[in-house]
Amino acid sequence: MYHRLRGWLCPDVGIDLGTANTLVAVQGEGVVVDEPSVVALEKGSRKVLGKGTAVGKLARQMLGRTPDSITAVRPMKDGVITDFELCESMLRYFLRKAHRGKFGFKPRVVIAVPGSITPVEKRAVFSSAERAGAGRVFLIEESKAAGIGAGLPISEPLASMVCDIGGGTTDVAVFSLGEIVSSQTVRVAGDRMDEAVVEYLRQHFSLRIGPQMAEQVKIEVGSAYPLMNEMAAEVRGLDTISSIPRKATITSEEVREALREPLTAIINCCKAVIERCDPELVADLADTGLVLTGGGALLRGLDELMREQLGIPVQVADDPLTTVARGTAVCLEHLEQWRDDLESDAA
Ligand SMILES: Nc1ncnc2c1ncn2[C@@H]1O[C@H](COP(=O)(O)OP(=O)(O)OP(=O)(O)O)[C@@H](O)[C@H]1O
Repeated sequence: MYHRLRGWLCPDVGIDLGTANTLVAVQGEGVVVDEPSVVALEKGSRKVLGKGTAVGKLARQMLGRTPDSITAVRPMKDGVITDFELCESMLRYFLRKAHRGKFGFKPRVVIAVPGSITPVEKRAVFSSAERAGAGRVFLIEESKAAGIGAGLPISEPLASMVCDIGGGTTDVAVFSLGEIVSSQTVRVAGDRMDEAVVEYLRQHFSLRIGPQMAEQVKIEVGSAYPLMNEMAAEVRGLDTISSIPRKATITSEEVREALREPLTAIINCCKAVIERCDPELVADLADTGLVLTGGGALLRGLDELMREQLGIPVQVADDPLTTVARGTAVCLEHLEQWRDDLESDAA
């Protein structure tokens, strides 16, 4: 009765605090906020524009295109907070947008974080969330939230595996009986793929492009495996020799070549996680396979490349960009039973 009343007065909140995107799920309502992790500031003052509302979609449009008086920044890098104060402003805005806590109650919040974060980085997450208006804060590993969100049978006596490729980190884990039995996080994911495209164009086309353009090219024509119909995209940037703006055409084969290094790092991470499993669990994985989540899972042909390289079935989760947030939402439904297994700020 108490829990039901509490849920009505002040629903619990789940957050996928991502390098590229932040998603907020509310108990009983699902994902209600899905916005880029970007904040726009008045240069010099560190004041968030629009009385604290130039956050998310609005701020992202300003990234790389701001006049001198405005700057748009991402407060997270490689899955961790790099600008504590801005992360707090961003979380405050998203929490207010998502939450309808009544009578001044502060919601309990479950936040998904990469498996590799240090105790100091965890402390930064706890403090940012609390200062932004959260009540009790619990942390869940991103890979576990991804496994739950993808509907994997993680509590069964059977191995299941997830590879969550976000903007800053790739989290890989194998689960059995509700526990993570083998896992690894690498700070190689979507952002590193964008950097690889920037570097390829600089080296092979003498063209300097920004990370937004690189991401656009990756999404438009990027692939991990040969395509039935190869594609091409137009890129615009600055000629590094003549210093004048210029256009060029890059093919999907060339983008694939550019992405080879970060993709190899991600596949090696999966191999290392499988190698550390007991033979019985490896035998299970040959049947159950691997589920890809996170925005990186949308790269064309990544499932085919991984199937070929890992020798196990590989599947892309439904709506991979929201899997972790949906996992935190499931967690909220079981918070009373699971709270002792989650790391909390009162520990
Ligand atoms: N169609 C697509 N093809 C390839 N990559 C994509 C596609 N759509 C989105 N992405 C990439 O997915 C990444 C964002 O994914 P996601 O929102 O899961 O990350 P995040 O949760 O913010 O990051 P992290 O978990 O590392 O903190 C970005 O790098 C984006 O470029």
